[in-house]
Amino acid sequence: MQYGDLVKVYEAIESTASRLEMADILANLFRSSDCKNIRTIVYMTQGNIVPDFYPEKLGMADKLYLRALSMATGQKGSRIKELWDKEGDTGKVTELVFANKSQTTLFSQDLTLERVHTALLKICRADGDGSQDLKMKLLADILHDAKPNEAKYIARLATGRMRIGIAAQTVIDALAIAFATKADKPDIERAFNITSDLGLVGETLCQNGIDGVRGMKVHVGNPIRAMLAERLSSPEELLERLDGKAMFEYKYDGLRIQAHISDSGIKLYSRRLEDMTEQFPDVAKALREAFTGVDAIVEGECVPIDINTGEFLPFQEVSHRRGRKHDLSEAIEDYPVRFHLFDCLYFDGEDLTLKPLPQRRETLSKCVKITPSVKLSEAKVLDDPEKVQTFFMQALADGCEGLMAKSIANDSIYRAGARGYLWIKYKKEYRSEMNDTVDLVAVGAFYGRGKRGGTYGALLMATYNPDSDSFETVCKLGSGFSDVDLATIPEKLNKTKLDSKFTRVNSKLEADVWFEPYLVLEVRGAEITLSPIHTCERGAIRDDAGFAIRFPRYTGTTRIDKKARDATTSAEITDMYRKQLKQSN
Ligand SMILES: Nc1ncnc2c1ncn2[C@@H]1O[C@H](COP(=O)(O)OP(=O)(O)OP(=O)(O)O)[C@@H](O)[C@H]1O
Repeated sequence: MQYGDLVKVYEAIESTASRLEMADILANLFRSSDCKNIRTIVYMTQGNIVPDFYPEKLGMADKLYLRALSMATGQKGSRIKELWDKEGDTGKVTELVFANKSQTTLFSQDLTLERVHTALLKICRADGDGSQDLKMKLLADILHDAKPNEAKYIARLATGRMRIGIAAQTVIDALAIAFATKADKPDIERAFNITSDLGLVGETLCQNGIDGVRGMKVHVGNPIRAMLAERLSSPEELLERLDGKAMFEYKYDGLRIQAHISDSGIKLYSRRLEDMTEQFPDVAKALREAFTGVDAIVEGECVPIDINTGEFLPFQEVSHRRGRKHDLSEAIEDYPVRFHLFDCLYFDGEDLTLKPLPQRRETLSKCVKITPSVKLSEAKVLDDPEKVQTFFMQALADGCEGLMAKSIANDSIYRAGARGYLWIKYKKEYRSEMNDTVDLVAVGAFYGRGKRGGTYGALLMATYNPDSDSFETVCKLGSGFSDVDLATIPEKLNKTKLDSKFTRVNSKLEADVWFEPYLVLEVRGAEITLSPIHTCERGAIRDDAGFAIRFPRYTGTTRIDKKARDATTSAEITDMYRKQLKQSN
């Protein structure tokens, strides 16, 4: 097939705004194409050359592209740079340059679809020394033989900006029109949702018809498109929607990972189907140790942990792993993660996506042993709104965003790629952003681990409540300390060490060491949340909860000018909470 035939279809598609018409145009192309070309057409039409979850990504730097353009057309780099400075768009520059190019030379070769595809694949795979030159030559080679309109689309594809407005859904419509009927669309959709490879679905449909597509199976190594949740905002609504009884799980605030485990290795995919395996070798290793079967696809949330406090860290901490190849081991040590599994989609040869949740959960609990780094999501089957609310508060206290309520009915399948009411998120915000620092008193400490073995890993910090003349706990503080702080602060604290808790300290937590309230540290937090484990202004908003500061960091300032009773008061925390309270969502 000539690349030009595809380009003509793109031009037709871009000249219509009607989705139906787009699908018809594409369907005609599918019908008239050889089955072996369908995959490439599907990928390219969506601006790719492979399925999303493959490592090859288009997105050549504009400068490199422009050098290839100069090489292919013989036009001076300085002239091209001038056009680029004026237009700022590679597609437009390509059109202008090609308008001046002498007609295709005698030595030009056919520009087939396969040739364009192979060249782009090689460009994506080129790595290491000399790869920039190689990429440029490969691209110049196809541009050299391109007509102006073809060159424009090559430019867009190579630089990762295809954007002709064809969504996966339109391709599915077109495939149904070309090779099946409207009524078969759900089967085509399902095949895509369980394989994440629309090219493969198209090819199968062309070769083996709709029966071939119905026979497509969940496959270890092909990510399954994520099931998504709707949202509601009260335990009563959740229970009503889910037949009065449901499985409630902690909603962890981390990175969703789908793990594909087999003899040949473990692959980890993000919610957007990116391959995350290289960034989380520790997770792959932990899973391998915890896994009890032959092969499986499991899903869970990867959450960063503060090794000093044992509490979860902000989700952003995971991003320290991104893009790191060389100093990854340092990032793994500094930002360890824990994997909380919540679903099992495939286990030892059996596709579980069409089984109800209770069965999948049972398989999940059998297919892994619980270890310090691999755990199941906290889950309870509940039918009482009061109990749901208590579980919700407990989830917040443990640093989670709220709860996921999941249907346990017979039809509670894993609906790949769909958002619906089989899963419902409940994250009514009891959180408030913190704009100001607070001055907190150290009333206790917990022993450290790892790098902080032999000293304190975290301090138990409190506010002062003048009404009851007591110190009320508000967070565990383990971040923001320099090496010097780690040497000097314990020394200061140890001077006020007590045998047991100071009488005027109100704490539900049992510290390893207690101090007389004396040392006041300046602390910056991300937000204030309700918490059943801290005692700061307990009862102000809810009877069973006080306030906690989330993600506290020592600013480096010790308030030597303040005595313990000059610390931030509990009432001030209530004020800050009320002023900054986020809208419920
Ligand atoms: N126990 C759990 N079960 C299912 N998902 C969970 C669980 N804990 C955490 N999650 C995460 O919650 C996400 C859904 O909630 P949220 O709305 O916060 O995410 P989003 O990315 O903003 O929206 P969405 O995923 O619904 O488009 C899931 O994609 C998953 O990553």
